[in-house]
Amino acid sequence: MAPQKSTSILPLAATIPAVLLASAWLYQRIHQESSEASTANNNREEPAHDALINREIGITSTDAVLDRRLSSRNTITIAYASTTGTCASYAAKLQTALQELKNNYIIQVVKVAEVDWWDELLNNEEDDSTESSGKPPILLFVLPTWTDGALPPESQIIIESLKEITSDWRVAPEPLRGKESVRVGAFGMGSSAYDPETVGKPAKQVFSHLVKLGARPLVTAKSSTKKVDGKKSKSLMIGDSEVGDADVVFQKWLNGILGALEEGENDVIKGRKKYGAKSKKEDSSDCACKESGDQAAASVTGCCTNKSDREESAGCCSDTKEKNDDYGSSTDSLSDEDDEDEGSDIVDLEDMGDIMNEQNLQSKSAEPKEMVTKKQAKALKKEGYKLIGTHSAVKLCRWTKHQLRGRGGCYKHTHYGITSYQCMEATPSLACANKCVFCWRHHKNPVGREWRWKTDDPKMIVEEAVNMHVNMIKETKGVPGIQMDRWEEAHQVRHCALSLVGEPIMYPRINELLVELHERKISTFLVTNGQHPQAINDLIPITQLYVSVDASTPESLEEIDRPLFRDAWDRLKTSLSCLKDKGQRTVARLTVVKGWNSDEIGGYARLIALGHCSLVEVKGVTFCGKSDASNLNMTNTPWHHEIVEFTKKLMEELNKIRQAGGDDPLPEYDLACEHKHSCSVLLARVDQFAVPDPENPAKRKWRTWIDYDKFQELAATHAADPTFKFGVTDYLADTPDWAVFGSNEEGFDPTDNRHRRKKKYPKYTRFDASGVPTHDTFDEPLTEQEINELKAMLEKRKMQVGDGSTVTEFKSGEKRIEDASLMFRGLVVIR
Ligand SMILES: Cc1cc2nc3c(=O)[nH]c(=O)nc-3n(C[C@H](O)[C@H](O)[C@H](O)COP(=O)(O)O)c2cc1C
Ligand code: SF4
Repeated sequence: MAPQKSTSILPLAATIPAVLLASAWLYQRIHQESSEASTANNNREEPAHDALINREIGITSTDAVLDRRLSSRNTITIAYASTTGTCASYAAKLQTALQELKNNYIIQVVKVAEVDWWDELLNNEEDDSTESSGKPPILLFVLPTWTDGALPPESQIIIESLKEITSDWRVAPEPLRGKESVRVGAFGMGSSAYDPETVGKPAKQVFSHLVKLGARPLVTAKSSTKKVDGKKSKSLMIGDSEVGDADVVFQKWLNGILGALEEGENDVIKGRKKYGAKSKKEDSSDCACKESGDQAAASVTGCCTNKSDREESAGCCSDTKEKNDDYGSSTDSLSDEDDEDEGSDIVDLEDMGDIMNEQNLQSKSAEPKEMVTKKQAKALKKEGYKLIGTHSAVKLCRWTKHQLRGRGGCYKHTHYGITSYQCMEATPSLACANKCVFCWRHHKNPVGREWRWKTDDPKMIVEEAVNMHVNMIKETKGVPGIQMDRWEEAHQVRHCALSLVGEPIMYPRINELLVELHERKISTFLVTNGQHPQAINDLIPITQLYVSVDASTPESLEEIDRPLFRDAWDRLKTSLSCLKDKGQRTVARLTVVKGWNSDEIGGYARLIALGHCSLVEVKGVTFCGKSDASNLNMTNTPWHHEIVEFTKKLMEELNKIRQAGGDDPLPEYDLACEHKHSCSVLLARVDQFAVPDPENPAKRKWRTWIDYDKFQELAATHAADPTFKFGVTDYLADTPDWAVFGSNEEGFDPTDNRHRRKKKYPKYTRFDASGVPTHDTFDEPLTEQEINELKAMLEKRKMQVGDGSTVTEFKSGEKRIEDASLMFRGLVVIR
């Protein structure tokens, strides 16, 4: 894992060009001179300010760099936020006190704004560089309270991340509990002079979210023996500068922390004496605490930490008495802390023991859980998904409507001859094993390495999917421009794209589902992210099998797909190699995100060569146009000519590999089709898809289209007799001239009406000095009411992110600019 970069606030003028190229996290991108000047000035002062604070308070790690994962054993991480230096100073005192303890913990200090909390808390596979056994990680927070009970704007990211993680239905319950049992403590600072209701609110929020996620309060009833003023210490304590008790409360809190660490040391020693020093492997396979019931020793020594087996760990190390003691001893009153969550996100710690008991009971019960809860289902339905059973969904693709209106089909129409208005987009698994930066359902679909949910019947899924899809078609009847002959035909689904969202191949009964589709004479295009090679091997013949290739190096795969599997790169390579033996049409699908994965073209060629894929689809990433909801910005969206250039270079690289020869030489690839409208170019294997043009034998004629009836015939024969084999060349059809690369039509079917875009217009063309739009796309002045509404949105955003501009750089190099005054400028209407 790459070390955390130290940048907290960058001089904007110096960083903007690099940011624009490199970041998929940019919220806003267009800057006017006035705002640039002022924000640059704001930001230039910050590093000096930070350095000053660090020097004055004596934080030894002036960079505040995360050297180790938060989840590394034997590691104490002090995470702090500070604007006027108070909390930074307490963080420094804490650091010194812990260092003086000399208890072999590695102590690191970091600003909360610099941590990618999603990654650090959830992607908590052990860092190769860290110990495989030892004391559980400790996370200590020192956090101030700022306006309205929030953290300073640049640090508010932690609250947002924790809220998202806690409420994200993709995240398994108590993710922090499984492996390392992270211990947590928090000291909050505030002043009741501002608002007594808000004092220490951020610290309380962070603490209670982490406990809800499975972290354990560090100070237990047992360890809280050090007393100040006759009161016990707790894991979470709050100082109030108005009352003037901050130093005393901090000291009390610190004593509790130190007491807990000493207690932990004793437990480790006790544990070692009792069970002898064990290797990690022995610990997990022969669980000492199971035999002895000594939960504390077990959790301290790292026993029961098999993350991939939550049930086992929950069942084994889930001593509720210890948990309840922990929570009982660590809570101040948290009842009124999270008004905006309407009580749904935050659970009082008093209730936490009960909840965890419930969760443990759930995870122990024989019946697997449903993937989608009622609440999540409601949220998904709101976004247009039609949910089927407990883990599947369909959604009407925009190209379906597009072609129903005679405005052209999608690139699959151009490249392979599907009828877009008879194509159903579906998934039998909303879950996947990635968290891709360009995922348009980002943060919503569940994650998991393997299937761990209730499994619905494939017949039911297909039947429901088709019914729901047809109902959605029916609803388009009133849409202006719908061609009624096409609308009638659209009631007959002929194609299914299993690529909506999630990982279809994870569904344990995927083959039965595919058979069901074939029996209905529906062609099958399935897209996998290449994390389940065995499932690829086991897959029955389908019309076209895709593996997404989002990166050409292990490092960029880590950054772009953010996979759950530690061996994701090897899994991808194995998956691609599996394609070689599939027999039917296979596709390597490259989604180009400018500035993220558009380099290293040779690496892509080497990956494609592993599978001798029949086709290579290169497509520019799509930007949905909503800057706040998407991880991507227009800057990351390549133009068609850039995709063409990329594909040509890729072809050159493939040809180099071919020319190098070898035992199993790579076949020749050539540019076959393009669909300009969706920025897509197709490379096809010449040996499989090209024949000499009968009219001009010196020229190639492409056959990338599919004879769907023939495919269904072949699939049915195979279903009746699995020894019957068929291959790519058995169900080819001629590619029409308009679909061929370089045609005048640019891949647009001439039977449809082309609505040409003259250019991409910004949604707003003029803005006032504060960043509020004043003129629309067509340079027409906005009404006063419209301007006022936009002004109110801007004010709201300012309340959230502050007045100035901050650039936060995450470990992966992603950067995020937050500047309320720029919120409308990245908006672009694509027509
Ligand atoms: C502009 C400003 C707003 C504040 N708002 C609050 C508040 O809403 N609630 C609160 O309890 N304390 C509030 N405080 C008090 C701070 O939490 C307190 O001064 C704290 O020690 C600041 O820590 P820091 O200097 O490390 O950032 C505010 C302080 C300032 C300067
Ligand atoms: S694999 Fe697909 S569903 Fe999963 S995160 Fe990536 S884009 Fe989203």
